[in-house]
Amino acid sequence: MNYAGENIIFITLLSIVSVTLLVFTLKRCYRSYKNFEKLAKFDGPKVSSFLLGHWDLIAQTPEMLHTTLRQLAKKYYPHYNLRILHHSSVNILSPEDCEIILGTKKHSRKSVIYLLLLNWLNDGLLLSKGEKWTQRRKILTPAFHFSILKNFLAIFNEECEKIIEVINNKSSETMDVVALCSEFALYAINKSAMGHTLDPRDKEQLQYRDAIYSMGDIYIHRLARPWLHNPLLYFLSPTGRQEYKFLRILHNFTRTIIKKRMSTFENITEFEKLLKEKEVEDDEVYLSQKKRKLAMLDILLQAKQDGEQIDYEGICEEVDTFMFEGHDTTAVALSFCLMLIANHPAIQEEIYQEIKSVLENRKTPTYSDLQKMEYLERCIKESLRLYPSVYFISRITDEDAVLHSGLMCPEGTTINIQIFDVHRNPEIYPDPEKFDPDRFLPDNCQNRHPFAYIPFSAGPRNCIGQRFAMLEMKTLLVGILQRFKLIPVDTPETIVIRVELVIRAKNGIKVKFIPRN
Ligand code: HEM
Repeated sequence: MNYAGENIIFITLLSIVSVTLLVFTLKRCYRSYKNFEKLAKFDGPKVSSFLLGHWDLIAQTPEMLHTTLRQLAKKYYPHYNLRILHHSSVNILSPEDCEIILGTKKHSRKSVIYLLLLNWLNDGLLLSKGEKWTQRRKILTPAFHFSILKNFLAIFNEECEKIIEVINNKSSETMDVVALCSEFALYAINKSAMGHTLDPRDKEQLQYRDAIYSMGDIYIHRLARPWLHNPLLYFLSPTGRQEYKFLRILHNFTRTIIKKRMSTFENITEFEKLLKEKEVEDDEVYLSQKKRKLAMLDILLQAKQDGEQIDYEGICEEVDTFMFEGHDTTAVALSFCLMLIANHPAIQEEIYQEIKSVLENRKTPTYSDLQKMEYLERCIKESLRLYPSVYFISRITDEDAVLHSGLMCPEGTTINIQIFDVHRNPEIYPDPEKFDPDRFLPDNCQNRHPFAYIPFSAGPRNCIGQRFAMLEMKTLLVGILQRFKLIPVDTPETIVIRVELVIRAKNGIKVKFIPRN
């Protein structure tokens, strides 16, 4: 065939692809505009132009976007609609509406917003749906049973000691707690859930953490640009190519962990097998450093071996999901909590007294010690109310859903649940900006709507790692607070919040640590 013939074939193919793409896009736009028409009865800000919708509101810096979202929540409670080009959504703010959407399996499908994470997390537990999600959740749930968590406490205590050493070496200096907490959480999830000990000399883990931050920026950039939601256009864009670079870092890191664990998995001990089957009552046994720890990754490897419909790729997507969900969320929550405690000396003293009275002269808490620290738990809960790491989540209605106001979201509507604003509702939390752990005294929350507090989401697709996270957070806080007095450097007023995959403080969170005698 000559060049002219080849060119004709190429041009014909290109035209067919372009026309198909155009028809597909126009059809989607038409469907979305129809959907938006149906949502017109929902209140919301005025669109700046018919074509762009509220694009100008969303395409801002992550700091400004945070401020805008909070203003919209105040102005349009209990819900408002937003449209970016052809893509519209209803944003809900009241516990009643959260219950309608989250309290049922009917609307458990994740929205298009999550597809932006697909290249990274693939079809892991966070993104998967239907039968696959049900089956994976069933396989993974035992990995978070309290008898397994007890087993992890020794690891959390070990990792906590390393952080104490870092602080000791720099005590009385101002430190960025975000870096500290991120290191703690990454080591803890690796050693516990993955059964893998990170080598502090490996620079891959730093690259991994940096790549997660970069993915946060990329996510917000792409979110505000619906044309980049198209995988092909995204792949061809500079941001898409940048993401590809970060994905290689993220995936190489987790693949190395999986391969290392696979090579030793055959050597799983009888003790570990026993732990899988049997709840062990004595929590001191878990404090023994000689015992090997049961890893969540082992459960996946075992499921693969048992032919439970999980293959190597399936394991990779779960490890990517758990490494991200199980490290960054907790690190963020811990950092904000340390800042709040530093800024409230009376509350800090009360936590210190509780730790002293439970531990007496011991330094290392057992599982049951941590269960007794109710005041500390209330402080963590209140901190997660004010700074929920996962500040919003999103769903698609699987059928028409009537909200508390009587307005209807037709099947296929994207619903954004603005957790940050649900938690700052002054009707439910008077003086909502105030850090007041007593809001979580049993008497004070018994009449509260169950969906008024949802840092771990709620309903069938709630956070599988919430007890893991609470245990991990308590361990680090006990370790730090019994040895250091926290002095505030940053305050809730000085930090600048930005929204990414999780909320972050733009310039980190600084705290000073003074050793206690
Ligand atoms: C303070 C720490 C944490 C917070 C605030 C948090 C919050 C959340 C929230 C809000 C969701 C729902 C997401 C959605 O519906 O889109 C979620 C889901 C999830 N979380 Fe967490 N999380 C935390 C810690 C953890 C930890 C430690 C792990 C694992 C070790 C974990 C693993 C997961 C997974 C796998 C899901 C998806 C569950 C599913 O869809 O079945 N999270 N988390």
